[in-house]
Amino acid sequence: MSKLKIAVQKSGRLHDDSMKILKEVGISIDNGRDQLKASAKNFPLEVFYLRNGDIPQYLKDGIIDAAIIGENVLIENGNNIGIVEKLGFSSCRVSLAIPKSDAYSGIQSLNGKRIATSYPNTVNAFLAKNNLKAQLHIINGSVEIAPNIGLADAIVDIVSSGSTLFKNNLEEVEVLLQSEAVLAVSPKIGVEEQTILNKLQFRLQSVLKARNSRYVLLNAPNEKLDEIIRILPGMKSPTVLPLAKTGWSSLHSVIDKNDFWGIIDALKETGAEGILVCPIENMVL
Ligand SMILES: Nc1ncnc2c1ncn2[C@@H]1O[C@H](COP(=O)(O)OP(=O)(O)OP(=O)(O)O)[C@@H](O)[C@H]1O
Ligand SMILES: O=P(O)(O)OC[C@H]1O[C@H](OP(=O)(O)OP(=O)(O)O)[C@H](O)[C@@H]1O
Ligand SMILES: [Mg+2]
Repeated sequence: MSKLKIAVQKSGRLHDDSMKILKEVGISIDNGRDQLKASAKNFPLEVFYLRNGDIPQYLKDGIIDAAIIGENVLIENGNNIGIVEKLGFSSCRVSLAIPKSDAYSGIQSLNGKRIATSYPNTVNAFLAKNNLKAQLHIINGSVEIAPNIGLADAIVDIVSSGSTLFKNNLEEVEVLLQSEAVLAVSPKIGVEEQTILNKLQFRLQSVLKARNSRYVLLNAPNEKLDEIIRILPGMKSPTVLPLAKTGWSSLHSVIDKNDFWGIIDALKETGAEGILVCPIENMVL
């Protein structure tokens, strides 16, 4: 029987959350840290632990069928590699930064400058789009040090909290792209492997939807139910159950996590009481 060959970063920023999401979709993997390959016990899946930067080539060549990888790495190296699902972790951006002490007067001021980066294709695409010419210094790490040691006038690197830029007296002046971890697919994936990937994607969607949702329970006087149902639309519509106390009902619904506080404020104003908000493990729609 076929197995889906999926790559996960061996160690680094993506590793733990990648393993966590596979576990949450019910896939159990014997994860010996030193192993470079492991099989799932209860799903037709083989996991390959690889360097994030090497994964696009493996996908292109069809050595692996799918991967959990930073979107920024795919954009840098991965022509022709499709994204199946955005996974909502390892969010960051690839940005251009200059020394804080330098005045920035817009993109044109980058013309002719020296830019240090680990993402030359991304930088070249940005320069071409803006009709700019600059001299690239390609380095593999510690990019933020480059201006301080006189290697470059600017850098392009990953920014998340901004603390690395801050510590190196740099200021973010242009965002080239936004990134998060994604499930990517090889252009050479076989038919049977694609069927397994579809199953995996379905499970991932259920988990991601659940992560972004909350289950709300509350008590309300019956005369307020219509108003509350307008605030809490639910998946189809809210569940309404009578309470032992006459004239009162219990109402259950699912809300988007991002709307949470706005909805709670609106509910309180209607006279809703005993509002409980619970996480959801899985949502099969
Ligand atoms: N500070 C950060 N905050 C959030 N996400 C990040 C951050 N730094 C990197 N990432 C994301 O995690 C991915 C992996 O980063 P990490 O530094 O672990 O590996 P790497 O050194 O780029 O790759 P490799 O596995 O090839 O050694 C990056 O491609 C990016 O998508
Ligand atoms: O904006 P921040 O939250 O400070 O994050 C950005 C930093 O994180 C990454 O480095 P990482 O810590 O992964 O080290 P690495 O360069 O060795 O990969 C990235 O290369 C930046 O240096
Ligand atoms: Mg890093």
